[in-house]
Amino acid sequence: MKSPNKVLYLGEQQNMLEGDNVDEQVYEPNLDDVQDSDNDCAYEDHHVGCIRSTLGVIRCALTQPKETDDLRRSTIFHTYIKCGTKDCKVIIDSGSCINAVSISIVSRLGLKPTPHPNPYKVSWVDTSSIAINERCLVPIQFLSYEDDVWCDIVPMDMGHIILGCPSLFERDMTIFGPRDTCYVASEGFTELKYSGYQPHAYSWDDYPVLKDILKAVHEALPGSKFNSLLLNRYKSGSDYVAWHSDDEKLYGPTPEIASVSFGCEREFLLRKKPAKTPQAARGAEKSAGKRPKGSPSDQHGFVLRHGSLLVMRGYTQRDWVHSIPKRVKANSVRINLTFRLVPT
Ligand SMILES: O=C(O)CCC(=O)C(=O)O
Ligand SMILES: [Fe+2]
Repeated sequence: MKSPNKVLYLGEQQNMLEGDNVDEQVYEPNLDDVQDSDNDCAYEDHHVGCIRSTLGVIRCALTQPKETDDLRRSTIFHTYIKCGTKDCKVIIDSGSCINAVSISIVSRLGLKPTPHPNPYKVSWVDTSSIAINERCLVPIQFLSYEDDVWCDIVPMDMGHIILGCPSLFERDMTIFGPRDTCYVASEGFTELKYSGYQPHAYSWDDYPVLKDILKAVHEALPGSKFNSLLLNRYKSGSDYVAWHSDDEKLYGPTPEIASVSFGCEREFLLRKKPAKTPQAARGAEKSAGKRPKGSPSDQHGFVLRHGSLLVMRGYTQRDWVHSIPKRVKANSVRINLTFRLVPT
C-alpha cells in the first residue's frame, strides 16, 4: 500500500483551517455516565413509564419520516439530558427535521416562549392541524456538553407521540449510530468501552491488510506507536458519527489518533467544547482576548478524501468534539480507520 496522500494534524500547536458551519447532529451519550436522579418526581410521566424524569425535548414527533429505501428508521431512541437543573427525557429521532418541546415542559421549566420567526401548521390524523407559533431556547446538557437549542413549542401528549412516531415499526433500534464498526487490538488491550458498549476485539493477525496499513501509518508518522484500531464503514450518506470526543480513559490524557479514510469523501467537523461554567467561559474569553462562544474559530470542517490521513493529538479530545455528519450527496461507501495507542 502507498503512504497516505495527505496528512492533517489537529493539536494544540497546529493552526486549524476555517471550516464550514457545523450542522447539528444526534448525540450519543455514554449511558454509563447518565446519573439516575430522583429529585424530579413531581414531573413523573407515567405514560412513557419513566419514573424519575419528564418528557422533554422531542425531535420531530409530528412530522412525516423522510423517504428512504428502508422503511424502518435507523436511529430512534430515548435518553436523558439535563435542562437547567432538571433531568428530562428526550426522544432522539434521526429522521427528524425539527426540534420540538412540549408546552408542559416549557411551563414546568419556566422557559420563555418567543414568537416563531416562521410559523407553520402540523397536520393531525384527522383533517385538523396544530399551529406552531412560538419557540423557545432550551438549555441542554449531555455530560460535559452544554448548549441552548431552539425548540418549536408543540402541544404534545402521549397520543401525539405514539401516532406521530415511527418507532412502533422499529425492529433494529441502536444507540451506537448507523454505521458498521469493528475493533482490532493487540492481545491484552482488548478492553475498549465506548458509549456504554464493549465491542468484540478482533486480532491483527486476522486482518493482514490492516497490519499493512498500520505499518504505512507508522512510516508516515515517525515516532508514533499505535496498537489498536476502530474501523468505521459508512454505507451511504445517511451513515454518520455523532458529535463525540475519543477521550476514553484507557487512551490517556493526550491521545494521538491517526485516522485514514478510503472511498467516498466526507466532511469531518470539529467543534470546541464549551467551558465548564459560564463564569469560567467569560474568564477564559477575557483573559485570552478570544472571540465569544460559538465564534467561527470554535468550528472547523475538513473534507477527508480517499487516502487522506488526519492526525489528532495533544488536547484535541479534551477540548474539542468531532463528527461526520450525514450528507445526502455522499452516495458511496467510505471506510475510516482510526489507529490508537492503548498505553501499557
Ligand atoms: O470516520 C471518521 O472520520 C471519524 C471516526 C471517529 O471519529 C471515530 O471512530 O471515533
Ligand atoms: Fe472519533
